[in-house]
Amino acid sequence: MTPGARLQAAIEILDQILDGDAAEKALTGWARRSRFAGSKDRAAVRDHVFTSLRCLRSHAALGGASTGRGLILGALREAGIDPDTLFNGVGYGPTELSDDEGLIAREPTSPAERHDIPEWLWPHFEASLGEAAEAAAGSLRHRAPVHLRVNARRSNIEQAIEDLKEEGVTCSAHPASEMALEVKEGARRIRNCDAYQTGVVELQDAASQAVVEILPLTNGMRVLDYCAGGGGKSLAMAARASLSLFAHDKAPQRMEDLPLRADRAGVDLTVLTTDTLDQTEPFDLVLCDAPCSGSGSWRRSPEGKWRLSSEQLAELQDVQGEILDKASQLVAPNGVLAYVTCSVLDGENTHQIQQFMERSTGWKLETEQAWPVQEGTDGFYAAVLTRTITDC
Ligand SMILES: C[S@@+](CC[C@H](N)C(=O)[O-])C[C@H]1O[C@@H](n2cnc3c(N)ncnc32)[C@H](O)[C@@H]1O
Repeated sequence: MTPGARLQAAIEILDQILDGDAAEKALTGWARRSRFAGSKDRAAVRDHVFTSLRCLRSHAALGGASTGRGLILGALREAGIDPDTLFNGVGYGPTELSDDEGLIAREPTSPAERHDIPEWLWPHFEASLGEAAEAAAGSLRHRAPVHLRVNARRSNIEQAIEDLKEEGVTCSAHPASEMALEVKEGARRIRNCDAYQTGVVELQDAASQAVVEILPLTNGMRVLDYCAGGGGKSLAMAARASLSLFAHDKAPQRMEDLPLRADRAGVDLTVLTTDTLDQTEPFDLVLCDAPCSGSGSWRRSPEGKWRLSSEQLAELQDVQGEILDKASQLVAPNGVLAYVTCSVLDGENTHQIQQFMERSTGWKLETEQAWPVQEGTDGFYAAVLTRTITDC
């Protein structure tokens, strides 16, 4: 495909997404219909689409329209590329610009538009991040790096770097966590590598790994991952100590692949349904990796940034409070309750913990830490509390 044809494909896919389709669905549908597209074409089209989704507001302003065509035009203008060189109808590329398209383009105006954050959310974003708000929003406009976690049960950092290099994946250690690698080259090969297929490495953001590092895990503990989802944190916890590990999620289908992943990583764990929790408690540590806005990881899932409404954020905050209340009842005397989100918003982080402490007795806040999105990781928050009452 010519560069112009790739842009035209992105324009059509973006129009479908703007009409309500999920990005992955629109991309898969296009790939199925476009057998002529090679892997490099598919990767380039995907990059164009995701760049547009990350920079939806500013590119729509620069391109003069909230359409696929407007977004791609805006992206070219931001990159300093003369649109006429690609919008010329050559080689299945976008048709020439009309006079109107040149006229209605403008620079983004408000800070929220400039930084590609929904207008209603910008005050929350700024209140939570203060002076770091612009830098964080700026990071969310760019593609996320690819991070791996080296599974201490299977290998070590040096060996994993060497093994991956032999398979064409170049990595270096990431400072955010002791077992984290940043992939410098060959990211698209990872899933086919032996190191991945034999559980030596897992794909996981470095801050997501760092969160697990601050948990006081020791051999023999009974640990519950209360919001286990795909089990990324379960597996990371299992790599740190020999645990009796239990995984639970309100939506059990989200844990479907977990037994297979655990097997690959050499981890024993028990999946629990909600109605068996009562018979299995108490636990020495309960981790709540709570559902959240995902604002710390919007580089990876940029659609979430635009689909979140203030009502949904309020609902999420209610659910987070309920999860803390329920999960805290499963913690043994002197045990640990850990609360984690991949959000940078205070309402989902510090405020949740403050409110939990105000309505509950017998808890001590031991540690609270936030990982800012602009330091090469996703944005994360973690709080570790201990149950000070010794008798339930
Ligand atoms: C942030 S994701 C978990 C990601 C996972 N821990 C990981 O590291 O891969 C949050 C999970 O919480 C689950 N969830 C939502 N509401 C819940 C509730 N009330 N109780 C337990 N789990 C819930 C969701 O189904 C989702 O899988």
